Amino acid sequence: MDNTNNAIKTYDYIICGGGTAGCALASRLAEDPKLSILLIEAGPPNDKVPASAIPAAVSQVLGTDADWNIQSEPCKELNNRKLHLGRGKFLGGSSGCNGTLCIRGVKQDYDDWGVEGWSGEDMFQYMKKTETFQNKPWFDADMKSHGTNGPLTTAPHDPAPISSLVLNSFQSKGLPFRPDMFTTGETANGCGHVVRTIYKGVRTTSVDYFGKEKQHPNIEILTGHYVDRILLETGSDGIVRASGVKIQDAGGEVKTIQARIEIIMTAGAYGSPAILLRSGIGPQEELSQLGIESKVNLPGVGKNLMDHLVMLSFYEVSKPDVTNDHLIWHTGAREKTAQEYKASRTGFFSQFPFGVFAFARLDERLKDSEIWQKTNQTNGRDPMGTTENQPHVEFWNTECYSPKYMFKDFPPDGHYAFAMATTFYSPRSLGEVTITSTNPTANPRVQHNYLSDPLDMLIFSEGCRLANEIALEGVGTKDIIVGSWPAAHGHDKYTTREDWQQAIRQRADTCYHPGGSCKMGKGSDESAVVDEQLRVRGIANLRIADASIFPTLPSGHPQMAVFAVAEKAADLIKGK
Ligand SMILES: Cc1cc2nc3c(=O)[nH]c(=O)nc-3n(C[C@H](O)[C@H](O)[C@H](O)COP(=O)(O)OP(=O)(O)OC[C@H]3O[C@@H](n4cnc5c(N)ncnc54)[C@H](O)[C@@H]3O)c2cc1C
Repeated sequence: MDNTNNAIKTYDYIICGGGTAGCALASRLAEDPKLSILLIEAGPPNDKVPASAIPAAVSQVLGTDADWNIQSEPCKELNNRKLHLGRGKFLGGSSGCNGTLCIRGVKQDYDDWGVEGWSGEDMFQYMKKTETFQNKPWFDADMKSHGTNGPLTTAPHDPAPISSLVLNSFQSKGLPFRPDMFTTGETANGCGHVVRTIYKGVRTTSVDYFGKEKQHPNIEILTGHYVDRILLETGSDGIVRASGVKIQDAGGEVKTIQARIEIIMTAGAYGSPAILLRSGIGPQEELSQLGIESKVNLPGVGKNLMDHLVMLSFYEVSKPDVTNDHLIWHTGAREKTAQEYKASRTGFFSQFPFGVFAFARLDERLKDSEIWQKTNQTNGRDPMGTTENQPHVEFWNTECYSPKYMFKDFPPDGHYAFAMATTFYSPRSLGEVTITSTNPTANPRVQHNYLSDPLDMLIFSEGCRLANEIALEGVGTKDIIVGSWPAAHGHDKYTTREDWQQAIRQRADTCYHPGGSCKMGKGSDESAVVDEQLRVRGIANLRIADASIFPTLPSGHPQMAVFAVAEKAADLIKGK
């Protein structure tokens, strides 16, 4: 990607953040050849982060300079642990270092946003628009739900033997097999396969929107530049307008650039509110404490932050080679696997090592809970506020011991392990993004307040309990599980929610799904930062189009929803 752009000038549109949404939006706006677009990205071009193209090499991106390496504030309900909140810091953003999963949520999630033009049907159409799905002979895809003409190529994941066994366990524990349910968005209880943003062994990312040439004549891409703040002007009509941006490179050189038509923020759920706050757009009192002149008082900026937590519980299995540990952790395996990938883009590194997935509702299992019974239910919804069309939890298996870079107990030769993972949906605990400095290169302060609402802990611990039962009692896995891995974790002996609650406090981690920190809402919603057209309230010519605008988190993994936001933003800007 060309990064030589010394001739700073005025552009029609300036897009701040060259990540998942930013690249997609820039490319769609550039379809009008008369327009000029500047895309600004703090990190380097994606080809300077070669590991980002390799599906199973995320651990070589996270924790490096290509990651924002945000550390959360201490999480009270997680034994005051500080979590590492990884985010891609290069062209393509988090689409270049995520788990590649395309789990779109269910349509009801978006209907619940209650914002005109953003229904489940609308969002699923946009997700379809983003995709070119390449099927495989073994997969029973729901072709009417898939896109065939979009910039982002997706394909099904070839499951390892352990995944087929887990699929059997899911079904024997009451979760029916619906092969492509994570694309159709119509099932809250069942199991199936998950399509990935991987094609022929290479990760597909938002940079693919730029096509094979990776160039667009009317887009300039400025990497290695931080957006410091939005420049605002108040006209004689009293209207505050966004007119340009102040940017800074890593060496501290500052420039300003003007936008003729609009500025769009796509810096992500942590980055976009931080830029607004530095620009004097946010809660007035908070800004004055930081010595920032308040330009527009928007109390919702940085608030309403949500995320999904995940609990990975590993089990040792007795049967050799049903997991993929022999392809990566055992003696000499990594070298062989790396060679295979280099030679033919096949083998362990060509896939993301998560297997099969399930959604479940826990209504029956929660009936004995006092908190569940005592929480008010309104409009036919359960205490979490969900309908019967929305899952409470998601389960999946890893196909080997964790690919996550912070794990240490790699199985030695002759030992094999997989995890059952549990994620809970519709979190009620809200956090916030604030800033502690006006330095654009400084990370924001992120307080997630995970599990501060007791219902979240209830759902999460009950989900983990069910996942354990699926692993230990399900027909596919019950006869091959030796015990927990490492044995000292001892969760194969757990039976109660309380057992799981202490494990969650010790080991639960982020699923890397932050959203909601600049939420979209109706005019009557004072906490909304953008309206249904993604326009920042009280400021002309400024929109936001990334995960920060989610009013609530979809019950899925957010990348497809983020692509849909970018696609819809492009249509809104074009006046469609
Ligand atoms: C490790 C990991 C695993 C994940 N797994 C999955 C998964 O399997 N499936 C799924 O659906 N989702 C997954 N996600 C989440 C998903 O990738 C994100 O929700 C989505 O990519 C967010 O898109 P975005 O455009 O909002 O932000 P990003 O893609 O993060 O883009 C923001 C961009 O803005 C840039 N930026 C930020 N601040 C500034 C600034 N001041 N100046 C200039 N540039 C700036 C950043 O460098 C970045 O490029 C995962 C995320 C991570 C990190």
